[in-house]
Amino acid sequence: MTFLAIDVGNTRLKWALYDAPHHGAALIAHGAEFLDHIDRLAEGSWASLPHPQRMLGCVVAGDAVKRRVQEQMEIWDVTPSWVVSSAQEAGLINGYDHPSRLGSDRWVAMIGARHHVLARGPARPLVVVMVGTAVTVECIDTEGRFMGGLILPGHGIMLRALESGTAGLHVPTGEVRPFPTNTSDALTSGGTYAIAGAVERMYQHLLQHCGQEPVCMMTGGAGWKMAPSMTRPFELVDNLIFDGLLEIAAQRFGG
Ligand SMILES: Nc1ncnc2c1ncn2[C@@H]1O[C@H](COP(=O)(O)OP(=O)(O)O)[C@@H](O)[C@H]1O
Ligand SMILES: CC(C)(COP(=O)(O)O)[C@@H](O)C(=O)NCCC(=O)O
Ligand SMILES: [K+]
Repeated sequence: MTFLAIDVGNTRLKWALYDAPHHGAALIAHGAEFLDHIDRLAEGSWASLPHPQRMLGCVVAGDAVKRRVQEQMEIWDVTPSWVVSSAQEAGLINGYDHPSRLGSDRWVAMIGARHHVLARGPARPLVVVMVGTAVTVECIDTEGRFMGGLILPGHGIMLRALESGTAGLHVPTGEVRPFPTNTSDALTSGGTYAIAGAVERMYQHLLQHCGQEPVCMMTGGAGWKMAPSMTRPFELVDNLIFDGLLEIAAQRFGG
């Protein structure tokens, strides 16, 4: 039973086609498109795919984008199905004040991350960092309860905010340096260490709360840029959202 997983963020749509809706399924094909280009998926990279029989996705880019994606899916006879964050799913408990208001990408990535931890051994507390358009930092305790998380501007948004709010900060991208000595490096390092510092703070909160060293996982399109600048090692996982979607799909579609 072919299964299509879709993750629509505020910058790009990521998709992956598997030969079955559960972990261990073979990846048939995958891709990513900037949101400006998603209207060409049906005649582009989706045209030659085997038809997906089941689909599950998460979308945080708004209803108009969701409709555009569903239009592209009309080449197949598959019902679009989008995850909504709930109070409890796939072993995770949602501590958000209003569980359904939690970004579904955050919820699904946490489910994927928790699955990774449990697949390897005993349960541990978990910090999940997702570096996309925005950056999110989630804390999950040993029992699988999402305690809460941060939302920060991503690199691009931080730089654009500084550029538009000042007269003298229109400079090319710089390098991450411990002691930046030019404007480009100062901006790039500032953004990177703002994220690294916020993540460290959440790590400390969770360590203090649980009394056990948290597992640290990072994902998202810009994760590879952030990982070397963290204050402690973070495991870079390609796409926790697909892992989470596979986990939920296995339960929903009886994979
Ligand atoms: N090859 C790449 N293509 C697109 N974005 C990239 C690439 N490499 C790094 N990025 C960064 O990743 C971010 C997009 O990550 P992504 O996970 O797709 O975000 P979102 O889920 O919010 O759409 C961009 O802000 C960009 O800075
Ligand atoms: C925080 C986000 C903007 C992240 O989006 P992304 O960077 O993945 O495009 C998204 O998860 C969202 O819109 N969340 C809803 C609000 C919340 O989670 O509290
Ligand atoms: K995302």
